[in-house]
Amino acid sequence: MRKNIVAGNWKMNKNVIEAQQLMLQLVNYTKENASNCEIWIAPPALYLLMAKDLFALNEVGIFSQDMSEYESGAYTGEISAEMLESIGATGSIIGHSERRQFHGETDSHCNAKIKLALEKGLTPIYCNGETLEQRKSGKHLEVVKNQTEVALFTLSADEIKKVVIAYEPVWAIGTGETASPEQAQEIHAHIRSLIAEKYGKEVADEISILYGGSVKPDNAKEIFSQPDIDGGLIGGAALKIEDFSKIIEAFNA
Ligand SMILES: O=C(CO)COP(=O)(O)O
Repeated sequence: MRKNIVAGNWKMNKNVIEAQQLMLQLVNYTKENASNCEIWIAPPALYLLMAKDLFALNEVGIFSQDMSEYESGAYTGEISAEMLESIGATGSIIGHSERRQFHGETDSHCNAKIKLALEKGLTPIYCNGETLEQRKSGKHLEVVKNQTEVALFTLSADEIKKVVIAYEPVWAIGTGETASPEQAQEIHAHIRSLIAEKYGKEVADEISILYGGSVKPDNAKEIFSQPDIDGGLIGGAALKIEDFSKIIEAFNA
């Protein structure tokens, strides 16, 4: 079901004490403040169990930053969908551009991961987005189309409805440079129309599409107010409760 979501991707930040501190700040924040969006966090995998404990009484979704495309067995360093299910995780980020850039992940890998996640009842946050060169050469719509088709279009209508998409232009991640609300809206509407063409408008309208890339307290409201933008996947600004909470509040009237 389409909903407004603010998700924090902590990436490879914070030692265990710092992670616990930020989680406790968010526990307190969510106890004291009602919000108009779902709040999700993706801490490093090492801290997922701690997150499950600390947020046991809060409605905060707990996500891994990646998961394996394999079911189980001799895959050193990997975390499976089944393991995530077994600790009660909500889902996993899949296909983040940093996984693509540094770990050779492709949309075919993403497709396999998304299917496994769905089989285990996990919510995949599927990330896509173009590089600066691709945007400069005017290929951004085509790149995102191709990514979306390869990663998602083998799914059934019922399956794709359970996927959350995060459009994250690579050139806007961690650079302080944000896509303008209009640039982001253009791609979000494009993704939704591709899904509508393939699965019908009703299905497309049920899917939450988040924007990621230098979302900050001072630009969140304008970005989230675009008709096809249903929230954000937040990197740097998710690491401080003051910033993350202000972004959550961008959904307040
Ligand atoms: O990659 C991101 C979230 O997954 C965005 O990171 P920044 O918000 O730090 O640009």
